[in-house]
Amino acid sequence: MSLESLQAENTDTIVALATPSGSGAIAVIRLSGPNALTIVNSVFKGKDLRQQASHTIHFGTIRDEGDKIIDEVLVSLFIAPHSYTKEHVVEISTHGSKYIIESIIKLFIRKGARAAKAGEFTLRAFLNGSMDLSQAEAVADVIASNSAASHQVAMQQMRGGFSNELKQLREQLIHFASMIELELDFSEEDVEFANRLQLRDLVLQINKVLHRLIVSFEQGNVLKNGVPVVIAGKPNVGKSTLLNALLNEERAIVSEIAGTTRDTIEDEINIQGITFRFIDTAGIRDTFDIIEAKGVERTRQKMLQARLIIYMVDPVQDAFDEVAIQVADIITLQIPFVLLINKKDLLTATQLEQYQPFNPIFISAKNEEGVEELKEELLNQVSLKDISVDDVLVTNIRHVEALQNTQASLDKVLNGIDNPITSDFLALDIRQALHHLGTITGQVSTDDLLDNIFSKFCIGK
Ligand SMILES: Nc1nc2c(c(=O)[nH]1)N(C=O)[C@@H](CNc1ccc(C(=O)N[C@@H](CCC(=O)O)C(=O)O)cc1)CN2
Ligand SMILES: Nc1nc2c(ncn2[C@@H]2O[C@H](COP(=O)(O)OP(=O)(O)OP(=O)(O)O)[C@@H](O)[C@H]2O)c(=O)[nH]1
Repeated sequence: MSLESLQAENTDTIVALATPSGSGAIAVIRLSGPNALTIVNSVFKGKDLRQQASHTIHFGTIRDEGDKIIDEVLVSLFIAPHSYTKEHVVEISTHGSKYIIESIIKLFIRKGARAAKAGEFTLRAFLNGSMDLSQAEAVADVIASNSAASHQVAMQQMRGGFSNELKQLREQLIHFASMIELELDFSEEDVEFANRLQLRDLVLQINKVLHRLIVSFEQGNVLKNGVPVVIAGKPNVGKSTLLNALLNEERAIVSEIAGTTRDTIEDEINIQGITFRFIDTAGIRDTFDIIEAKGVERTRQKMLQARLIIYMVDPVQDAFDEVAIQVADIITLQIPFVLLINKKDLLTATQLEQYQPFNPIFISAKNEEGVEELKEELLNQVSLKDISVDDVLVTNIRHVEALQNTQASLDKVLNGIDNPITSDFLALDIRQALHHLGTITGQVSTDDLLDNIFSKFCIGK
């Protein structure tokens, strides 16, 4: 698909179901394109839709070629350019029967519409300038959001996020690139239109913004995708009981996937709007010595991939020295961990006291004691507390990579200023930075990139 063919396809009128497939109370079928109004009008009995104002709703019937009523419907009109896609958009609310939906969509296709591809409405919104690429990507994130945190970051990006800031900086950089390119035309005369000190300041300023955004990904990613937490510990220390205690309180079981090859259970819970994905590893037998053995390699891998490890100990089963060895082993993994001493109900205060140096949390999973403290600690560990709701966070790996590439090009620019290189090379490096920066907002894009992004959307979006 070339950009030209993208634009050409843009002249088609597309149709898709906008609501989930299956039956429901009401279904919404959406059309976008130059013929949306005439196509719907040709099968609609009611007011002449072509004479109606934008953003109005009309009651009537949809009839097939034999004048048979398929359904009583409501039709909403969005007259170009006042719509999501900036084209004519018509939405038909029908009774949510699969038969009705299918009949009406087929009717529209016979009347000249074509079935929309995944993400095609939003692709058009992007191509027609309603939103930039990072905002379009965020539309998919908004749809997928399943917690207050993932919703917040997606919504913020959809509404502009860092787009404007990046666009402004890019404009300023473009200015310098043109000035330097102008110098090339006067190369004989040794003039400098672009003040190197000002350029240097700008590059430093941009790098500062890039750095802030790149660093924000760690937290942005956590907010968007949840925090993977591995619960590890020997058999019978109380891992399942803990998981239940965490889940019961929240009643927020999102998924329960039993691992295929192993006994790995995953469950999500929501703590203060943040999703934590617990991965219960039923793997560590005997002691941690075995962690080097092949059999527990997978558990080790899981632990190494975790953002956080909850390491659980049963102090009745294991003596203090044994616990100390396990803690030492965990430390070597160099992953943040929380040490849980479970079954505190079975120990005296004096017995518990000796574990203090490890800075553990004492709990009784069975009696649901200490669970709140654990949640508090989990939130602390991902250090999300100091993020304000207005902070702009990067949540998309594609964006991070583009930001890093931009930074690398700008470092070359800085180098070129400090160790003067000829204007043509300097201009080249700036253009390279502009290119990478432009891929984020889509000011620079290729068909493959767009295809890659929008094909992951749902049909009808
Ligand atoms: N029924 C329905 N609900 C929806 C959408 C939709 O397309 N249809 N949306 C998307 O899928 C989202 C809303 N996005 C939209 C964005 C702009 C316009 C629109 O009509 N814009 C006009 C008028 C603006 C105004 O009156 O202020 C414009 O931009 O000119 C509509 C929906 C979520 N809900
Ligand atoms: N007294 C006491 N018993 C507990 C506590 N937590 C768990 N248990 C008991 O410890 C036993 C093991 O608990 P599980 O939750 O099945 O332990 P597990 O670590 O998931 O065990 P595996 O699934 O074999 O890895 C059960 O009999 C629990 O009732 C606690 O806080 N106090």
